[in-house]
Amino acid sequence: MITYISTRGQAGRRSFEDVLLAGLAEDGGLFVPEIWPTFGADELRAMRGLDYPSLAARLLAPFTEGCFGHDELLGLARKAYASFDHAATAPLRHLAGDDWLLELFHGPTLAFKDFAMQLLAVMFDEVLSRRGQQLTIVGATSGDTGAAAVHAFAGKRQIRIAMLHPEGRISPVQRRQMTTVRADNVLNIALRGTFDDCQDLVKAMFNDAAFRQRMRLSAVNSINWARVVAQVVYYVWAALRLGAPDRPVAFTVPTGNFGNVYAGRVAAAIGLPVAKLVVATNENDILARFFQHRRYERGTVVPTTSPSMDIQVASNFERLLLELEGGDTARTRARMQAFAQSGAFALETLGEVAHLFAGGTADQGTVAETIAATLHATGELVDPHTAVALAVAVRHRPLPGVPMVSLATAHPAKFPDAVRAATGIVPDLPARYADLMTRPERCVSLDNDLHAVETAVCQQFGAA
Ligand SMILES: Cc1ncc(COP(=O)(O)O)c(C=O)c1O
Ligand SMILES: N[C@@H](CCOP(=O)(O)O)C(=O)O
Repeated sequence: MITYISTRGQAGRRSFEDVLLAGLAEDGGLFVPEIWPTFGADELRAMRGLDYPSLAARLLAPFTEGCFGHDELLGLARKAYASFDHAATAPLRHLAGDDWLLELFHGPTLAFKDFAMQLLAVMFDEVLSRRGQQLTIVGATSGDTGAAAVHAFAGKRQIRIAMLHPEGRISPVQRRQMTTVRADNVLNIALRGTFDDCQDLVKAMFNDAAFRQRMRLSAVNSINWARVVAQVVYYVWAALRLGAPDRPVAFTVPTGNFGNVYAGRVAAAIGLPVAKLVVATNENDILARFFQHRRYERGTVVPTTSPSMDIQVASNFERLLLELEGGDTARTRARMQAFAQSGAFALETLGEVAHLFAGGTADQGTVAETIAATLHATGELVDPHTAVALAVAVRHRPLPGVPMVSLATAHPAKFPDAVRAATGIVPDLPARYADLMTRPERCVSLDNDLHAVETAVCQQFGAA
């Protein structure tokens, strides 16, 4: 059975069930599996005909062993993906030549986050029912994680959820997808700060041992391993359709918190032939700079037309850092502690993953041009995050014949202002959101202050 350790090495060996419920490790690190399960070429070939939930169950089985049996997992995956409004769940569109688009926005809240969040919600339900427990999810969002989480957990008896977003820095559609949900187990907090401030506060709540215990905290950001592993599935899904394992496939991933592209790294680690993972950022380019120059250096957050990626400190980078440090948790811990003080470090080499990753940036002007050019050339109306990926992908095409899949992470209707400015078209929201902009909102506005946030969470929910 696969066991999990913390990137900082001080949380012991843990089961999937522990990791699912804990979210962040008690030593402040992130959980990772001690070993990678691997799928051979024959096993991957045999997965080609599976539908999306069956593929998810096959791939997740070794990671979740001891918590869910295969049939149980399949049942949960069927339930999770039943609410997606495209028969293919994650349709793959051909753009031109070797260029493809993987549409990940057909879930209930129109962004790729629904893939993991819908599955997490049914997993939490199952495990908490078995244990007869309640818990409190605290999360940080630059728009899409929060919408997906609030939708997935609203009204659940055993879960309360407090979601922090940076006030005025997410799109009105994203905000309203959270704040118009009427459920007593949901608390929306608009924080006077950036997404990085929200994420720091979430980690600070976890590091406050008394609060963590009293509220029984859990996480659904991609600091939770279950989020990452659920996102591995669509990489395999897309690659199998393009000839894997008999042909390598490259991916360009619009990146902020490094969860999505790190799931691509996991897909490669478990046996998928991945030719390249291109890390595409907007002007908040700490990750692109790292893969270009091996220097990780925090900058100031700049607001852009792709607000969900307005992030400087990417939490999942710590998982890759452990690999780059040769699996040495003490060095990883020291590196992260030093980074918290100095805001920068440099590595001599990227070792074995050097050939896998590349990084690139697209600024807002390029994003607008790409949205317009993509519409003109292919008829596809893409959102600004997807456009970041498409703009960067053209600079990193691998060898001819190797498909390049750009991940379409959100529906264009979530960002109507940027799409209209680029094309003159206002994309329609699906009918279920027809009255979204007139529904009443529920949200509290708070300073960037741990005590204020913890007090608001306690007042709303009481102890768990
Ligand atoms: C639409 C969209 N694209 C891309 C990203 C970046 O993904 P990640 O944070 O996993 O790097 C996000 C936020 O996470 C997002 O909401
Ligand atoms: N862009 C994200 C930021 C949080 O990312 P996560 O994958 O760690 O949950 C968002 O939309 O909230």
